[in-house]
Amino acid sequence: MSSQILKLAGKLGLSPDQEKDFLEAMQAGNRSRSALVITPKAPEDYVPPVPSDAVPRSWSHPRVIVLPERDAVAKPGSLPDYGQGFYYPLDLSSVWETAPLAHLPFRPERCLDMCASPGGKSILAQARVAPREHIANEVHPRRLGILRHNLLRCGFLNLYTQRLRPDQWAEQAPGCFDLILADAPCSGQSLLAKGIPNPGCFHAAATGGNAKRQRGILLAALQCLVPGGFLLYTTCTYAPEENERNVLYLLKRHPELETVSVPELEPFHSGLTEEACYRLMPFHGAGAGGFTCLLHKKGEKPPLPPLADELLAWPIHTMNSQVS
Ligand SMILES: C[S@@+](CC[C@H](N)C(=O)[O-])C[C@H]1O[C@@H](n2cnc3c(N)ncnc32)[C@H](O)[C@@H]1O
Repeated sequence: MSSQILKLAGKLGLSPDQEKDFLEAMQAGNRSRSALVITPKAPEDYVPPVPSDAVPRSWSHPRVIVLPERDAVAKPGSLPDYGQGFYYPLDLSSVWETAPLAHLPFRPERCLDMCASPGGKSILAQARVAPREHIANEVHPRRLGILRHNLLRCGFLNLYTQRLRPDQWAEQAPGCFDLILADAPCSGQSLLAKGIPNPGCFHAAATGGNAKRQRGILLAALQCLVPGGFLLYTTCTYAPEENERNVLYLLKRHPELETVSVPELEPFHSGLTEEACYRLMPFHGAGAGGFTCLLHKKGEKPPLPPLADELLAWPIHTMNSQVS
């Protein structure tokens, strides 16, 4: 066990037993947990041809099917129904991370997924709150292609994609969104709990560099958010500087922000702050882990300003309807 993991474990606000469980999980490297989101392409009452685990999870969603723990047999990504786009497979952590969306007091008029590829959070947002207009943005050209392919395959034809940097969004669409998803690039420490090597992910240069980039993304996202709107901040890493500390940084700088409590996530409340910040750890049995916090920009929501036409230039429905 590396000394860096041991050092990190001591910084996460865990009890001694949890710390032991965390270290065990990191060593085992087998804590991914698959889930499927049933898509609009699926026939009515569709049941995927995989075993499912019916344990109730108050933070999940009826359109999500959870696979049994460490199921080595079901390979949902290799079945014909996957090609048909009837479901989108992802780690259960992503489902958990989007649970706060159940507490939005309105159906979003317009959603921006700032860091969208390969598409899991956008697909979950569609299932959970069905924003009327929804732009899935990805800065990386190759990843943008993957995102568009996934959205098309799964039948999310009502979405648009874009490839602007967060600062370009802030300049071109201030106050234009009432829901923003910032599933930010991070040091990805939870990959280790899945058994995927991620050299350097505990190094201060990696966590510090990511924290800085995340703050840039979050500050730009805030400029795009209308008063009364919501920003969901999520990562798949454990480092406090990329999670709670970024939230506290925003709250200090932006008194118009508040965190939103999510009662069904209380068992996951971060031990590092009183704010409504939640941590999924690899010993919780719901995937490799992650962080989630829903921020509300206080104020009465005015009508959203119109978006420039060029921001809506890439609707999914204009792509060829056949994707192999
Ligand atoms: C954690 S992944 C997003 C996963 C996606 N939300 C999902 O659920 O499938 C982060 C994404 O942010 C993109 N990214 C990298 N640097 C960025 C930046 N400076 N601003 C915005 N997005 C960035 C990456 O290319 C990557 O696709």
